[in-house]
Amino acid sequence: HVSESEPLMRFKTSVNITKGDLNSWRTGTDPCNGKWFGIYCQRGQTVSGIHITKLGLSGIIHVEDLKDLPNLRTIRLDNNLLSGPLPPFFKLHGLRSLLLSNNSFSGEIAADFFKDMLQLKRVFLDHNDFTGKIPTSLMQLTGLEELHLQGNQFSGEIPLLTDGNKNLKLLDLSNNNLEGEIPKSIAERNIVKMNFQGNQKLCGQPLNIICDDKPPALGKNPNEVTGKAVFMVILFLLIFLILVAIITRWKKKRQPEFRMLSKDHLSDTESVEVRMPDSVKKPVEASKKRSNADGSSKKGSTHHGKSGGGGGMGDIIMVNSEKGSFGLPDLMKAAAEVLGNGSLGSAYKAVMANGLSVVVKRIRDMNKLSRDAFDVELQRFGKLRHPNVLTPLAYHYRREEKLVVSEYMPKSSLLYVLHGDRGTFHSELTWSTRLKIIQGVALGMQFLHEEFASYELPHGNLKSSNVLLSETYEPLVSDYAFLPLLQPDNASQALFAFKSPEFAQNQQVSPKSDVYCLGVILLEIMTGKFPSQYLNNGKGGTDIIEWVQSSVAQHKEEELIDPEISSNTDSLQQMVELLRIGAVCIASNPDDRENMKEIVTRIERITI
Ligand SMILES: Nc1ncnc2c1ncn2[C@@H]1O[C@H](COP(=O)(O)OP(=O)(O)OP(=O)(O)O)[C@@H](O)[C@H]1O
Repeated sequence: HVSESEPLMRFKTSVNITKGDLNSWRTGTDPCNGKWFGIYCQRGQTVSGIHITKLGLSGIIHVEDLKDLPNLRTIRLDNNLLSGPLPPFFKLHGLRSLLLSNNSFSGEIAADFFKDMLQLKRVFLDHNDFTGKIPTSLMQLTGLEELHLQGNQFSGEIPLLTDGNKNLKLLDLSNNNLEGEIPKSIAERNIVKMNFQGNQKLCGQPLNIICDDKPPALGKNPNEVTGKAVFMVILFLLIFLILVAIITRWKKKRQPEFRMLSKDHLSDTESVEVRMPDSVKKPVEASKKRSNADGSSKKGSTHHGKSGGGGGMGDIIMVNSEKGSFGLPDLMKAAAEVLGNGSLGSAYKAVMANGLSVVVKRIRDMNKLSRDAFDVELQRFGKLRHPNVLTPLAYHYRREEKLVVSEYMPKSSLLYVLHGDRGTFHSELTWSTRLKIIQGVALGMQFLHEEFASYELPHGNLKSSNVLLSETYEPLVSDYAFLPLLQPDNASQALFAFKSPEFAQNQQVSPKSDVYCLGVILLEIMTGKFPSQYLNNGKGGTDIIEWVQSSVAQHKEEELIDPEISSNTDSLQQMVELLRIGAVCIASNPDDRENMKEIVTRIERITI
């Protein structure tokens, strides 16, 4: 694939760089040899991504050149100095992600600009100077998942979102000059995060601003019009109430006690079938009978069930029955709640009647393995037993998405406890609790490194949202060893280990990348700061790496300690030692990091 170096070299010569360089791009060498800065490759063979951020990039992007990279999926040129109209990226029909945040692009974007970019999933045009209307073709993309247009000067009304789009999870249109009513096609859609703030003339339900009624038709008596309107409203209300009453009675007849776990919550097209808990067999017998009577009595899957013969119903395969095996009726009766939407998919909590609360994690695009191979991996996860590792309970396999079910942890994640609601939990994070969490995470990681010693990344996605806390603040590491399950492109987008310096510099990851992630968590806990490294746009949070490296180099470790624990003067020495261990973990060169075992031994030695 040396031939792919040519379009990239042409790209290089057409742009200017003021902070850094692209000297690692050399004519005649393979862009996938791991040495080309900012070049990502699919299976190490063909260029799939260009990530050039924060290099003071300006000049002209000749999109024609990039057309010669047939597998290019991601263009990431955010935080640069690019300006002028949006280059004709519409020529790249295979693009999945276009990230151009924080540049100075300007002017209007043609309404049909995106009409041929049918693969687009993530569009970041935020914090530029775009004007004119939001292109209608953008809202017509059925695969669009994330759209950031905030901080521009887009005006006019928001175009309708196509009904065909079932994937939009994040929509940020804040701080523009948009006006009129937010279309119902958007307001009523189940979009996990929406932001419309900072648009003076925008109204509608998501903003809690009622749109002014249109004035009554000319020539008509306003009283007459109002009277008619009131009559119509009452009529509609009556019809609506009657319909609701009929539907409720009908539903009660069919499913006397089911509170359906909304299909949407688990899968777009299928329900999920699972088994009854052994531990609650007796009380559950009754519910089994009830479900038989309802005609919804499909048998639970066996441990090794494959397609399950469920007539379109997928199986839940139990991989760990320590908490009992649960059944479809249990999940159906459970109250469901969205917990969040991470880089791999979304998570829901379901509290079952027997008291067991589970988290159903819906993971998109985990398509690397066949059903059998996936089963082998998950069965293996299900056998893991360590006090600091969360063992999944069950999974569900469909081609398009996978569900992984785990026990719900009452205190939620370390991320939430550290940065979420400071009032409630943060004050409980005393020095001794923090040390216990760090040591627990370290032991969990050591266990995973032993269990998955042959894996390129034994964990791969260690970050504070994947450290869950028990009632007593015992940490449990979750979402581990996913790399073999993911397509390389998805892995490098979704897993935190791919944010390590070695991946940015030469597209390589190793078990030492997990050590880097452990360092970030350790430093996050000790400083109490949210690491900007967790964010994709680098905006917000604290650049914990830079801060720690410079403070440690100047022997000013104490200034790093979260003021909420630094008053604990008896332990300052131990805290400083921990920070130094963290600094070793985040060394830019993986060879300068100790391995997991050595790091854990050092962390274990710290006592209060
Ligand atoms: N077993 C669990 N118990 C309690 N809360 C959980 C559990 N699993 C996940 N959560 C919560 O749900 C949120 C969303 O989880 P999810 O794993 O989908 O996203 P993430 O960790 O932010 O990103 P990623 O997809 O990269 O793992 C987490 O921040 C966490 O607070």
